This record gives sequence, C-alpha cells and structure tokens, in this order.
Amino acid sequence: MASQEIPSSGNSTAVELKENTSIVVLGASGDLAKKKTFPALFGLFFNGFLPPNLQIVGYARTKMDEEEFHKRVVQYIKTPIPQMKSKLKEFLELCTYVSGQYDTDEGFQDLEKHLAEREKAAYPDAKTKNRVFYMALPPSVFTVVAEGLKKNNYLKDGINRIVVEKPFGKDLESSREMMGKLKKLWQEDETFRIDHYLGKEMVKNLLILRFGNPVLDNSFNKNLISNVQITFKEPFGTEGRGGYFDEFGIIRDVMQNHLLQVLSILTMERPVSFSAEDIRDEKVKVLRFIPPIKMEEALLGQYSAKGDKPGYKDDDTVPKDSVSPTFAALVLHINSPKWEGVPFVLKAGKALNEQKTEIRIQYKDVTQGIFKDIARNELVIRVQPGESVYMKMNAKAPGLQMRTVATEMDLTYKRRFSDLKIPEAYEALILDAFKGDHSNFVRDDELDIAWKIFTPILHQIENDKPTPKSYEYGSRGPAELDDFITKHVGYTRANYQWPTVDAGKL
Ligand SMILES: NC(=O)C1=CN([C@@H]2O[C@H](COP(=O)(O)OP(=O)(O)OC[C@H]3O[C@@H](n4cnc5c(N)ncnc54)[C@H](OP(=O)(O)O)[C@@H]3O)[C@@H](O)[C@H]2O)C=CC1
Ligand SMILES: O=C1O[C@H](COP(=O)(O)O)[C@@H](O)[C@H](O)[C@H]1O
Repeated sequence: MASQEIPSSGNSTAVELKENTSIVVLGASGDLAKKKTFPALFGLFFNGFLPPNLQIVGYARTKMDEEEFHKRVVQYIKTPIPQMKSKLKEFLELCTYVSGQYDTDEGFQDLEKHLAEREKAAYPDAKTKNRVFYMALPPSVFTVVAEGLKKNNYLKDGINRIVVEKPFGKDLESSREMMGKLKKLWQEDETFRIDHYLGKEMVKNLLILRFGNPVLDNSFNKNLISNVQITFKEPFGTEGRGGYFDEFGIIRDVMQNHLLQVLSILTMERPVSFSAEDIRDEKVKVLRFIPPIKMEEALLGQYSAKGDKPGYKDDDTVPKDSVSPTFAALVLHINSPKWEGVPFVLKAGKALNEQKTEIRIQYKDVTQGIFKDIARNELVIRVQPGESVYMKMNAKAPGLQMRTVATEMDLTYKRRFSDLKIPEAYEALILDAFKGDHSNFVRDDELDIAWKIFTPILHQIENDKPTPKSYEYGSRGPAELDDFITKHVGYTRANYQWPTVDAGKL
C-alpha cells in the first residue's frame, strides 16, 4: 500500500457542520480578521469546503457600512486566477456586518436579530441551525464576549462552537481564571483554542514523518540525538502591535504556545490512535516531564534601530524604559527516560535577518573508529518558508579520490510535489472546527502544563527586570547567542550551508 488515508478525527462524537451554519467573526475590524480569518474563509469557500448557505457575519465596535466592511474583507485576499474573481463576488454576498459593543447585551441582541434574518433568508425551512463564533479579539475581552454570546446568541436547538485565539492568559493563574470562566459557559467540546502553528503543513507532517518512518522514529532518543533547536525568526519588528507586544513579550507571543506545541509533537510517544484525545494525551504526557525553565538557561534580547529601521522602543506605544524581550533563547529539558540529558533550545526573535521557522535535530558525533572526525548528521524540518525536510549526511565525494563530503538527502516540497498548494494554517483549522475535530486545537490540561513550564521565568523577568541584550534590527540576534548555544548545547555547528537554503524562492 503506497498511501493511507488518515481519518480527520478518530473522535466518534465529532459532528461535522454540513449545512445551515453561520460563522460570526468577532473583532472583524482587526488585524487578524483581515489578514488571516477572511482570506482563510475565502480559500475554503473557493475550494468548496464550506457548508452550502454559510452566512459570514462580522461584528466589532467600529461603525462601518457594508461597502467599507467588504473593502476590509478583500484587502488581503489574493485572486491570481480569473475564476477567483467571480467567486469573490459570491463570497462577499455572504459577508455582512453588525457593529456593537462587547460589554452590553444591546449589541449582541442586534447581532441576534441580524443573524436570525440572514438565517431565515438563507435556509427558511431548516429545523436546526448551527453557529460558530470566532473570537479575533484581544484576550482582555474574551470572557465578556463569551458571556454576551452565551446569553444572547447561543442556539438551543443547534450546534454552537466558539473559537478562541491565543494568548490564553498571561500566566498559570490568569489562564486558569480565564479558562475557568469560559468553561462555565462553554463546554470543552464546543471550545476550540487555536494555536495556528498546529495548522501548518509541516507541523501536521511531524506525526507522519515520525511514526510513519521507523528509521526516523527509532533514532529519536537520547542515545542518538545530541540536541534539538527549534527556531522562529521574523525579519520585521512589532510595527503597529507595540502596545500588545510590550505587555506579552516574545516568550508569551510565540514560545509558550507555537514552539512548545512543536516540541511536544516532536517528542511525544506514538499515540494509540489518531483521535484528538489520544494525540493530546501523549502531548500532555511528554510536557509533564519538562521542569520550569531556569533563568540561567535563558538569553533575552531586544532590538535597536539600524539605518532607517526603528528600534523596538522607538514605537510610540512602547514605554521608553521597556525591558520586554523581543528575542529569547531558552533551554528546556525533558526528564523522561527517552530524552533525559538532551537539551532542547527554543529560539525566537523579531526584527532578525530572515524569516524562518525550523526544527534542527542534531545527532551525536561519530565518536570512534575510522570516521571520528566527520560532520555529524542533522535532520532539519523547515516549517516555513519553503517547506522541506533534509538530512545532512556524509558521502564519498565523487571522483577517484577517497574523501568525505557533507551532503544531504533533500525533500523540498516545491520540487517533489508539483502543482503544490499548501493550505494556509487558518484554512486547515477553520475547517477542523467545522468538522468538530479537536486534534489540532489546544486542550485545557495541555495549556495548564504549558503555563507551568513558563510561568516561573516569566514572573522572574517581570520582578527582576533584567536588561535584555541589545541586537540591531536585521541582525542574527544578540552577539551573545553563539556562546550561549555552545555553552548549553556543547557544540558549535560546522560551517555547512544547505545549498537549497532559499527553497522559499523556488
Ligand atoms: N494579528 C495577528 O497576526 C495574530 C493575532 N492573533 C491573536 O488574535 C487576536 C486578535 O488579534 P488582532 O486582530 O491582531 O488584534 P487587534 O488589536 O487588531 O484587535 C481586533 C479588534 O478588537 C477590537 N479591540 C482592539 N483592542 C481592544 C480593546 N482594548 N478592547 C476591546 N476591543 C478591542 C478592535 O475592534 P473594534 O474597536 O472595532 O471593536 C480590533 O479591530 C489576539 O488574541 C491575537 O493574539 C493570533 C495570531 C496572529
Ligand atoms: O501568533 C503569532 O504568530 C505570528 C507568526 O505567525 P506566522 O504564521 O507568520 O509564522 C507572529 O508574527 C505574531 O507576533 C504572533 O502573535
């Protein structure tokens, strides 16, 4: 058998919303809605993945008419082929907008009236209807909006789902408080906590790469692996989001969630089945082996201006004495029999020299015998851009001489899979929410354990206010990074560059 279809959810109680459904995007005037949510909904609509007669209703405080709303909806939607343009017109006919407050019943009652009218017009004979509420909102209003929706817009005779964006709290205590309030209103099976990295193609691929390839899976342990580095780099700063960012910092923004999720899938044991609960049980199990991160195993940085590029503190919404880190490298340990002694380094930064998210698994050196001086193996999983998997390995340099050369086995997606269209993470996740598949969403206990790992160091940073190391906009990060890696990983990488490193441009 060459390929095997994997069930989208092993959860027998998952119910797919196949018809008579509305999606309400709360915070429809915002950044996430225009950049990710509406383009993802259009992508699904264009490819025929949305239920027929779907109604899309935007809700936010900003007053705007439908024309203005449609302008925002289309702002980031790309229509490279002619059929997309006509489909976009159809899509916009489904998109309507209601303006209202988040903390009074009045707005939600207006929304209810509007939804009821749209639903009646779209599916007049429907006995049951369904609603998905998508919170593209800052966390400060999650709870009050969840309350307003439950009170005013919750269907008694249909399926209701609520999709919540990260960050889920600021530390263990606030997360528990927020989740506790949400749980009183919305059942766990109605709640979809998005971490959009779980929707990325290469993150979803991890399960198959590992458990579908015994040769890889059997090498994933402390006997063969020296260290693992998970890196997130962005070539732009916090432009326009300085206020939010200063309160949260890089650790809460991408490390406690996106990078930790990647780490847990990379290191978990094989799940019993593909069901959402079996997968998440294994993730929780491995996370429980990770002790809180120590300050001595952290390097914090903050970017400064370079040329015409502003420094972090040049943003008017950032306090001039801010010590909020825009870069961090953190060492995590998994004290399980399989992984003890292997350092896992999470690195993340804004305003760096390139865009890249990758997982780099370094195998141990050949310590003895005839090849003790050659380069070690490295397995690299490039999450973005230019999805690829390559194994750095040694071979004989072709020719009459007998010489080793560092080379690679290379699976670059754009080369291997022609006609490639990798779905956007948000497309995959919104579709999962319609299907009722929780596998790629964050479970409550998973969140709790993630905060236990990060809360002590976050509190220490807040209390002690250590000055982050400065690095220039567009650089590789603080100058101290290389020494930090060498100290904690015990190895400096050989000067070897993957020749197809700009696969993103293929
Ligand atoms: N932007 C991104 O790329 C990503 C964002 N996220 C998450 O998605 C959520 C939304 O993010 P984003 O769209 O960037 O946020 P925005 O700051 O753009 O906020 C979304 C909308 O919420 C309303 N709003 C903003 N601030 C407040 C406030 N203090 N009180 C009440 N309402 C407010 C505004 O609408 P109005 O005033 O019209 O009501 C705004 O248009 C966040 O939880 C974020 O962490 C996750 C991944 C990526
Ligand atoms: O959640 C977030 O993610 C984005 C990065 O997402 P990506 O899909 O472009 O890798 C990050 O820019 C943002 O700060 C953070 O809130």
